[in-house]
Amino acid sequence: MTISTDSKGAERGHLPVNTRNPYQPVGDYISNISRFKIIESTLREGEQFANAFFDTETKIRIAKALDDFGVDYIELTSPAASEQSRKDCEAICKLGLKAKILTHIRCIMEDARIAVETGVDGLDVVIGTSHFLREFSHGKDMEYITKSAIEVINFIKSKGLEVRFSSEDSFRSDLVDLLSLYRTVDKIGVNRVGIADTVGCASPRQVYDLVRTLRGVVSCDIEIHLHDDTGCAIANAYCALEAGATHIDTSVLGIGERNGITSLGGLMARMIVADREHVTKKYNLHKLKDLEDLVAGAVQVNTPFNNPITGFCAFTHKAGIHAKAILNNPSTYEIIDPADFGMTRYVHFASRLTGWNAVKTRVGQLGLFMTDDQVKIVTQKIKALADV
Ligand SMILES: CC(=O)SCCNC(=O)CCNC(=O)[C@H](O)C(C)(C)COP(=O)(O)OP(=O)(O)OC[C@H]1O[C@@H](n2cnc3c(N)ncnc32)[C@H](O)[C@@H]1OP(=O)(O)O
Ligand SMILES: O=C(O)CCC(=O)C(=O)O
Ligand SMILES: [Mg+2]
Repeated sequence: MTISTDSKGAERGHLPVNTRNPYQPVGDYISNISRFKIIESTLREGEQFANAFFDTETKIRIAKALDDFGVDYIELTSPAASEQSRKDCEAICKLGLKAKILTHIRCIMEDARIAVETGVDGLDVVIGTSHFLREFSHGKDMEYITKSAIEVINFIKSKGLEVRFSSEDSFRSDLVDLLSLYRTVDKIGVNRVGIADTVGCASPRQVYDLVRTLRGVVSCDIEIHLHDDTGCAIANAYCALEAGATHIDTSVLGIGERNGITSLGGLMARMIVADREHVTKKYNLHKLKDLEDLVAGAVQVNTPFNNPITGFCAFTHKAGIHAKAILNNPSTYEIIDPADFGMTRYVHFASRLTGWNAVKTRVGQLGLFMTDDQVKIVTQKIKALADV
């Protein structure tokens, strides 16, 4: 059983919510972090999720919902993947969304030629650079990769489109090879370079180091794509921003290959703590839950119980010690205000872990009058019942 504490009730007589965010960074650190842009890849990386089989109508609904949420870019599956993928790409380009539309292609002219005709604003070009991918995927050496990157990028630029060039499996690639390739594509005027932790092997410190090093080598923007195999995708995204990355790849609920990538909601949770003003102004945070429900329904999964923000217990407080302090001032045990996302908090009172402060609040909410001594007796009764 729970006590619902709407934001008014919870904050009565206590600190207003907007005095939070003690972790707000300062100086260069914040200006860099605040400039981040989202490349939302639910309709590309997300379509690679094992249970994603989007039809055209679903893709359009998701694209519109992402646009309403306020993402900067929407990345779509390669039009070279299938005829329907190509048609869907064209259909989404025609929606006239505020977000820029990108599609994601291999670093070959064949894909680029198809993609530039779809109406997209830009292309995300990728090729694997680790020895795994060079040996077991495309089989090309660095010389060939550099040559085809130059050819494909120049072609896309000649069509007046935005172009990003990314290495796949960047963290298991040779650093000298990688930096030399990025320096080359930066010189020929790529809009962004991308780093990808394709297998989710990177730690936050490794992400920081690679992005920081790259920041000193290229002058264009830096995008990062982070898989979550070791549970670091959100932390790694934040570290990338600290190190100078400008664009973060996300998907709704993190869906993607294997267990996916940095989730849009998780990134919002992380970023609102870093820079609440920017995040609340730029993104339509109240739409997060609907957006997640839409995608969860489309791929037939439940939102995880511990999902940041929208997990069913993300703002539920149970133990008596927590409940008392939360009722006095929510900031005591919450770093994020649920109201920023249109969510509400709940305080449990019907368990053996409850305390008389939680019970007293519930009594008040029910419009009952009880003395403190009576509330304490009731509290002991609840505990005894819970112990049965
Ligand atoms: C890490 C990522 O998520 S990258 C993005 C992954 N996205 C996709 O794979 C999109 C969906 N893919 C598809 O529909 C298909 O794989 C296609 C249409 C792209 C290619 O299909 P096929 O020609 O049948 O090849 P297949 O999928 O078996 O193998 C991949 C091919 O791409 C080549 N390739 C792989 N990566 C790259 C790259 N980044 N740049 C250039 N070529 C590449 C491989 O060498 C291989 O070609 P080959 O068989 O001639 O040697
Ligand atoms: O294009 C990119 O940057 C990333 C491609 C990808 O999905 C990956 O490497 O996991
Ligand atoms: Mg990926």
